[in-house]
Order: sequence, then structure tokens, then C-alpha cells
Amino acid sequence: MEDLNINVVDMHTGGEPLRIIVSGYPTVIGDTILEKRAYVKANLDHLRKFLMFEPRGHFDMFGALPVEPDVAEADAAFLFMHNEGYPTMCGHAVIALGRYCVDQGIVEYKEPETEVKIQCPCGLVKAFVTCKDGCTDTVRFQSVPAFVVETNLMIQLQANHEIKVDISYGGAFYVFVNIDDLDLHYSNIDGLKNACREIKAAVTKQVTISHPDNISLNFIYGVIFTKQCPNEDKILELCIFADQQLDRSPCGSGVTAMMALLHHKGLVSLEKQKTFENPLTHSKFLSKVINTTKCGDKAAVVVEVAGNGYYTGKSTFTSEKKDRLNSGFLLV
Ligand SMILES: O=C(O)[C@H]1NCC[C@@H]1O
Repeated sequence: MEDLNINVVDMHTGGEPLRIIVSGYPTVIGDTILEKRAYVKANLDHLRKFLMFEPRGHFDMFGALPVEPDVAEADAAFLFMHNEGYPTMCGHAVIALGRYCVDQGIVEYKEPETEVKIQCPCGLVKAFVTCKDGCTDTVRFQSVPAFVVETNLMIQLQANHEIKVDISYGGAFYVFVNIDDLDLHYSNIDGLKNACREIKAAVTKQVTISHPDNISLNFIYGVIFTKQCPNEDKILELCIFADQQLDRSPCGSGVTAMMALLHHKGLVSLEKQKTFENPLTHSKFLSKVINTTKCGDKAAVVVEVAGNGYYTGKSTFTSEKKDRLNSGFLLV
């Protein structure tokens, strides 16, 4: 591997890490953001492993790589990366990146709120950063149109156990399972990871995932284990995504997809706010459906999600040729 010197800023949103690459990456080639995503996958994947894997990262690390936007309205564009590859959307990242873009002067600071238009692989996402007394704070974002793929789909799990799932899109495709339909508790992470594997495999057999605009978006990104809290307007969401990665946040793109589902089922009206909580870290996002729209010929909604991202550090990552573990490894 070449001599590397990569500068990053680390943040977290609701406990979910975000490693923002600031400098030291080669130029990413491609006319569109999806071409750039394909380029890094084919040509620069060793750098994802270098920054996401141990000893510099860990199994559940998440990253954002700035690239040149290819739509005129965008203020910035980012590719995302995790333990398996390059996802199409990430809400927790957009919340942190909204602050980062204003703090870095990529967009001019404006009180009481600064709008930052971030191009993501799934499309243009608008972030609105609260700005007060010279400081950035809470971020709300409006994602790409979200739509429902299937509701009440019956799938067969290996243990002769049939369960009902929903599938919905919020910048990425998610399968939703009510955790009470499984004999599992949120604290049983290994059990949930096994269930996630089985659910993903069963759904992939039964359903063709298809986005009206681009085939690069056609894959199930994660499984979300949900629970409506009785007597409270709060929904628990635990997302397992990529290669069994566990989201510490309530999962911004998952919340977007879930709000599309709730709206479709008549369980939430426009502008009605819902709270989503990660059952392990107890971090929260607030969300509402703000409009109806279309995605191709599908009925869709525009969803807003709000949360807080915080800075945790800055690093320069270097390499040494004589280091046998230089290129990164994972112990699960
Ligand atoms: O907030 C989100 O949308 C994400 N968090 C990790 C997995 C998803 O990309």
C-alpha cells in the first residue's frame, strides 16, 4: 500500500460514529455521484478498509467522503462508507454533516437557520442547521421521496416460524419487523443479527426490490426491529445494516422509511410529530411527514427528521509499510 496521510474529523449522531474525510484521498472520478460511488468501490476500496477497519476504526465504523457535486443546487456532496461498502443514504451522517458544512464555511452561517443542500447517492437532501450566537446546533433534514414497497408480507423463518414484515424506502430500502413477533429482546444483539440474516434472505427470495429512478439503489440495506411504546407517542427502532452493523442512532433513513409506512397505513397525518428512540443508547430523532409527492409513478411522501450531531475529535491516519496489519482487519 502507498504511504498514506489522511486527515479526518470524527463526529457522532446519537452515538453512531461518522468519520468525515477531510484530505489525503485521491480524486474520485465519475460524472455522476453514482458513478463516483462505483469508482471508489472498484478502485479505492483499500482506503475504506484502511479508515473503517481496525486498528484505526472498528466493525461498526461509518464514514463520509466529500466529492464534487454534479447537480447545480447542491452545496456539497458526500459518499458514505461502512464495513461492507458504500450505502446510498445516511440520515445520521446528514445531521452531522449539516453542522460540519456550516462550521467549515462551506455554506455561509445564517441565523436562525442555515440551509445546506447535500447531494447523497440517493439524491439531493436538504439539511436545516439551527444557528444561534455564532454556534451550530440541532439539524433537521428533508430526504428524497420515501415510499412503501410492501405491507404485511408473510415470510417463513427457519424455525418454522412465520412473521409479518413491511418494506419501505427512505433513501435506502428497509425491512421492518415488530420485535414482539420474535422471541427476542433488544439486548440480545446476536439473536437479532441472526434474525436479520434470515429475514433479509427470506425477503430477497420473495420480493424484487426496484427503485423507479435508478437500479443502483435496488438492494435491501437493513432490517429494523420496531416497537410502539404503549401509552406514549414513541417508537423504538433498532437497525442492523450492511454486514450486520448495528446502528447506535434511531437510523435517520430508517425513520424516513418508517414515517412513509405510518402515513400509508393512516397512522400518522401530515405535520404530526413522532419520536423515534434507539432502545440501546436511548438517543432520539424527531420526525414528521411534511408533504405528499411522487417517486416515478409511486405515491410518496417528504419526511423531515431532526437530531443532534457532535464533534469527537480530529486525526491524521498514517501507514507504515512494515506493519503487517497496515491495511486493516476486523475481529467480529
Ligand atoms: O441514520 C442512518 O440513516 C444510518 N445510520 C447507519 C445506517 C444508516 O445509513
